[in-house]
This record gives sequence, structure tokens and C-alpha cells, in this order.
Amino acid sequence: MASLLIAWQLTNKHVLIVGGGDVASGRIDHVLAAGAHITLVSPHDGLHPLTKHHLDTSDRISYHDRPFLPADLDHADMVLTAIDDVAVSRDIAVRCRALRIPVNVADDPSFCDFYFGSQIRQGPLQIMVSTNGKGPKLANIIRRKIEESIPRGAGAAIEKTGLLRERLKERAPGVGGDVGKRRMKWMVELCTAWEMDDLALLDDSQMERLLDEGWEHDIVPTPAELGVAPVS
Ligand SMILES: C[C@@]1(CC(=O)O)c2cc3[nH]c(cc4nc(cc5[nH]c(cc(n2)[C@H]1CCC(=O)O)[C@@](C)(CC(=O)O)[C@@H]5CCC(=O)O)C(CC(=O)O)=C4CCC(=O)O)c(CCC(=O)O)c3CC(=O)O
Ligand SMILES: NC(=O)C1=CN([C@@H]2O[C@H](COP(=O)(O)OP(=O)(O)OC[C@H]3O[C@@H](n4cnc5c(N)ncnc54)[C@H](O)[C@@H]3O)[C@@H](O)[C@H]2O)C=CC1
Repeated sequence: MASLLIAWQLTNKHVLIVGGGDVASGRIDHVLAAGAHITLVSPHDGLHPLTKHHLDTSDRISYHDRPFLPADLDHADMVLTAIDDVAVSRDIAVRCRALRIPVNVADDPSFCDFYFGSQIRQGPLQIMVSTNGKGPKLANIIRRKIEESIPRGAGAAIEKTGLLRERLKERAPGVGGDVGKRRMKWMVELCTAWEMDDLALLDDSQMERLLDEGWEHDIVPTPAELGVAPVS
């Protein structure tokens, strides 16, 4: 079976991480990037230097210097185990299943509700390569190849497009219906007609003109018409 690929929103949710070694330090990175609060349970003598660094630098981690206790699962929205004790890992996973808490078990895929993947983050651009558990090292190698081929302006273009879509929704508010259809059609035409590098260069006033001269007249001006010029 394939898996469902989604971008799970974790802002202000509570994630329990059990274990503080090499694998856990990577999990902490990803979970902090997603804006969640972390409870980390792991004896201090097994902490990886990167885990210690996270503890020193983030105020979103509550740390407990001890082995896992079942009460740690109270109030957890998600649980990640990354420990070198498969019996404990599986016990935690079974408890999570009973409580219907989604769980990832780093050392036993058959107990995972979801897998991690090899990730790229460039501003709002997020790419994850998954081999569905078959070949994590190959996921890493493929991710590096993809990284090399991402257009340089992609992150900035997405950022600007996000701002433009917000302004468009302020100007033409409403969810769904005719206004939704019209907004989507215009955004599709704009993103198709413009190069990513041009979108990345849009400044505040050009964005306003794009809405005044483009959206209001149901046309898509060219970058040159708005004075958007790539630096040569
Ligand atoms: C199922 C999954 C569950 C999960 O962790 O969510 C899982 C499971 C296991 N990994 C193991 C080993 C290794 N994992 C890596 C690396 C990564 N593993 C990651 C994800 C996943 N690993 C999920 C599926 C991913 C997918 O679908 O493709 C990555 C992509 C993401 C991340 O962990 O953040 C990250 C690269 C991050 C990056 O590059 O960015 C390396 C390479 C290295 O260390 O250099 C090795 C050694 C080489 C090898 O085995 O390939 C073992 C022990 C196997 C054994 O004992 O023999 C198990 C358990 C098992 O398979 O039984
Ligand atoms: N999914 C993946 O990508 C990968 C998974 N693994 C597997 O993941 C597991 C963790 O790997 P590493 O981080 O490299 O191991 P590690 O040995 O560096 O770290 C294990 C951590 O778990 C802690 N721990 C052990 N028992 C605990 C308990 N009962 N409660 C709380 N904390 C406990 C230890 O103190 C230590 O901090 C291993 O079983 C390994 O085989 C390894 C590489 C990649």
C-alpha cells in the first residue's frame, strides 16, 4: 500500500518525543520547525550533542531526565519514539494505539502510523521524499538530487504568491462560489504566465498594481508592463 502524503499542521500542538539520541535530535528539528511544543523524555547521559543544543536554545521543549512513563502520554497529540530498546518502543506504540494518538516508532516501521522522509525546506517550500519504508538512504540520495534542481527563486516566489493571494482575498473576499472560481482562474493564469524569478521580484507597489491593473480588469499583465525586471 502507498501512504497518504499530507502537510500536517502542528502549531501549538503537543508532541512527546521519547529518546534523546541522534535520531531524536532530527525529530526535534522537524517538530520545532512546525511550531509545536515538545515534551522530551530521555535520561541525560544518553543525550546527543544536537539534542543538548536544542534544549539550550529552544523555549518550546519541556525536558524530563528519566525513562518513559505511561503518564507521559497524557495530553500528547503525537508521539515519536527514538530509543534503543525495541520492547519499550512497541509498548509505547500499543498504548498510543489504545489512546488513538498517532505514533512514529523509529526502530520498528510495523508499529508506525506514519513515516518520516528526507526533507527539504526553503522558506515556505517543503518537499519530502518517501520510499514508503523501503530505502531511507535512497530517499536521502534522491532528496539531494532534487535539492540541486530547485529553481533559485522558488522560495521567494512562493512567499510573494502567498502575500498576493492574501491581498486578493481581502480585495475580493468570500469562500467558494463565483468569487472563489474567479480568484483561482486568475491565480492559475498568473502563475502559468510568469516565470518564478519574476514572481520572486514583485515588490509592494507592483503587487498593488498587479491587482489594480490585472485582477480588476480580468487580465494578467506581463512582468515588463509592471516594471518587474530581473537583475541581469
Ligand atoms: C520507516 C522509517 C520510519 C521513520 O523513521 O519514520 C525508517 C526506518 C528505519 N531507518 C533505518 C535506518 C536508516 N535510516 C536512515 C535515514 C533516514 N531514515 C528516514 C526515515 C525512515 N526510516 C522511515 C522511512 C523512510 C522512507 O520511507 O524512505 C529519513 C528519510 C528521515 C528521518 O529519519 O528524518 C532519514 C534520512 C534523512 C535525510 O537524509 O534527510 C539511514 C541513513 C543514515 O543513517 O545515513 C539508515 C541506515 C541505512 C538504511 O538502512 O537505509 C532503520 C534501521 C534498519 C536496520 O536496522 O537495518 C529503520 C527501521 C527499519 O527499517 O526496520
Ligand atoms: N528511523 C530512522 O531513521 C532510524 C532509526 N534508527 C533506530 O532508531 C533508534 C534510535 O537510534 P539513535 O537515536 O541512533 O540511538 P541512540 O542510542 O543514540 O539514542 C537512544 C536514546 O534513547 C534513550 N532511551 C533509551 N531507553 C529509553 C527509555 N526507556 N525512555 C526514554 N529514553 C530512552 C537513550 O537514553 C538515548 O538518548 C535505534 O533503535 C535505531 O536502530 C536508527 C537510524 C535511523
